[in-house]
Amino acid sequence: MTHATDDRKFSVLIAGGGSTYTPGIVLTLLNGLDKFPLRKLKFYDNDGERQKKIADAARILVKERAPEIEFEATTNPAEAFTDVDFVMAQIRVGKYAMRSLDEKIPLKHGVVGQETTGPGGIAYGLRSIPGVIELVDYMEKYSPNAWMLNYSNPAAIVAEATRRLRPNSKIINICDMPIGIMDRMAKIVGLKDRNDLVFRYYGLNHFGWWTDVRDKTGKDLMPQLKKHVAKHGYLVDDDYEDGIEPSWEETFKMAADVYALDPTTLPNTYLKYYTYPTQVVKHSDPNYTRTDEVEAHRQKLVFGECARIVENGTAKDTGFKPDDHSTYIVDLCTAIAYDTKQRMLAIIPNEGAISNIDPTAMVEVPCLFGANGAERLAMGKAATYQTGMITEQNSVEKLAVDALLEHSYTKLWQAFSLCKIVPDAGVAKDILDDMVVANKDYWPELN
Ligand SMILES: NC(=O)c1ccc[n+]([C@@H]2O[C@H](COP(=O)([O-])OP(=O)(O)OC[C@H]3O[C@@H](n4cnc5c(N)ncnc54)[C@H](O)[C@@H]3O)[C@@H](O)[C@H]2O)c1
Ligand SMILES: O=P(O)(O)OC[C@H]1O[C@H](O[C@H]2[C@H](O)[C@@H](O)[C@@H](O)O[C@@H]2CO)[C@H](O)[C@@H](O)[C@@H]1O
Ligand SMILES: [Mn+2]
Repeated sequence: MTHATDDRKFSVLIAGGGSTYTPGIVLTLLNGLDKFPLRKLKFYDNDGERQKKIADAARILVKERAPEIEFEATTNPAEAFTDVDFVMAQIRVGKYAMRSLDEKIPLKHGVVGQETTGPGGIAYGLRSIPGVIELVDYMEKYSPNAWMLNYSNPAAIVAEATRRLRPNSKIINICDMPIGIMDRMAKIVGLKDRNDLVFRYYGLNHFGWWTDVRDKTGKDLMPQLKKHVAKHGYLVDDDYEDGIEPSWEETFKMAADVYALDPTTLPNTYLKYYTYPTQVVKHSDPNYTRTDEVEAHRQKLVFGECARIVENGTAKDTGFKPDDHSTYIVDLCTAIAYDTKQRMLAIIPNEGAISNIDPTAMVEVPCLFGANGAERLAMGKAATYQTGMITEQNSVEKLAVDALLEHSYTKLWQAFSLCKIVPDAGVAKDILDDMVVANKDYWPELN
């Protein structure tokens, strides 16, 4: 990455300042000031108490490492969104309490319970869309020239909603999953990181395939990667040295089974939910799901470390580190700020990028990032298997957005029942009826 080429300094807002991912982003921003200089860093959240715990630690970090940067944490949209160049959005509408129900309700009916997949993902989508649209509107009101990079999940459904509801807004929906996997690919072939790879990838969010991976000399890395993935999935030696949570270990390992289904490509890990739902359900505990793990591990670690920093009054010895999630979003902002045309993935209207797929689908493909945002690259034709998978899932995502906009029970039932992981319309209805009750404070009344 090049160094900053002029004397501009940027103002960044993290929306969802109370997110467990916020400290990693702050660390990455502070480590990268030579490439992406800051004049202001602000946090915004609608839960001031949760955000304060992260913000009090971040304030110490900023004061120690870059006291010239103005730092502010607020729950006031006007204060937050005024004088901002980039918004990094990562909100979770309904927080972990609702994520837990997204996972547990389907499992109670014998169906995969997952944050962004199937009924759980759709339920989360209907909560998330109004929250993200509100952020976009605040940005356009108070800082109309700003860009928003949005991580808030379920990114596929949120992206379909922003395409329809705010087609001209400067929001780019993104995901760290293929990014994390490409860092793993780099390790497998002995390269430094994902930026050493030149790749072709296409699909929907959490639902895509690599068709080509090379190094910068043009050497084809697919044979070596396929050999590794067939045996170990995307697990790498570091996982055992650094320690990996059991559920992620399982997910990275299962890429071997997903790969076996189409050995011409390399798969995104979350395809496991669609291709092996029976096995996933068998390995799930309906009383202790991923949310319980996150609350016991990531949330506890992050909030514990923030409390320690605040108690000691210093962050000089902090264990917070940049990671793939934080480096990716900062790289994207840098590419837009300096018009670098760096090639990175985004979730973007298809418009021919995958030539035989609905032009209005929100697809995930490599783009060139520059001052005008993301310019998609053509990935050619999806193969027959991928065309079938994408076409069905694209309809599920579109029906979910239709249901929210039209307040339609039937469209939501169609979305649930069309979803590959739900066995039939009866089970879909049982899950939906439980979800309607659980989401009564978030969803509109459905007719
Ligand atoms: N796209 C990706 O690849 C990717 C990767 C990681 C995380 N995520 C997403 O990032 C988000 C944050 O994840 P987390 O686990 O850190 O969650 P978290 O619950 O720790 O943080 C989310 C924060 O959002 C706040 N919030 C909720 N609704 C809001 C609203 N309407 N306005 C302002 N703030 C609001 C909450 O108070 C909370 O502090 C989630 O949506 C998660 O799914 C996406
Ligand atoms: O279950 P969680 O909350 O730990 O994670 C759900 C998110 O999983 C993906 O992000 C991973 C990423 O793939 C991995 O490389 C590493 O960075 O950890 C991330 C999560 O901790 C996914 O892309 C997100 O959309 C999910 O929210
Ligand atoms: Mn993701």
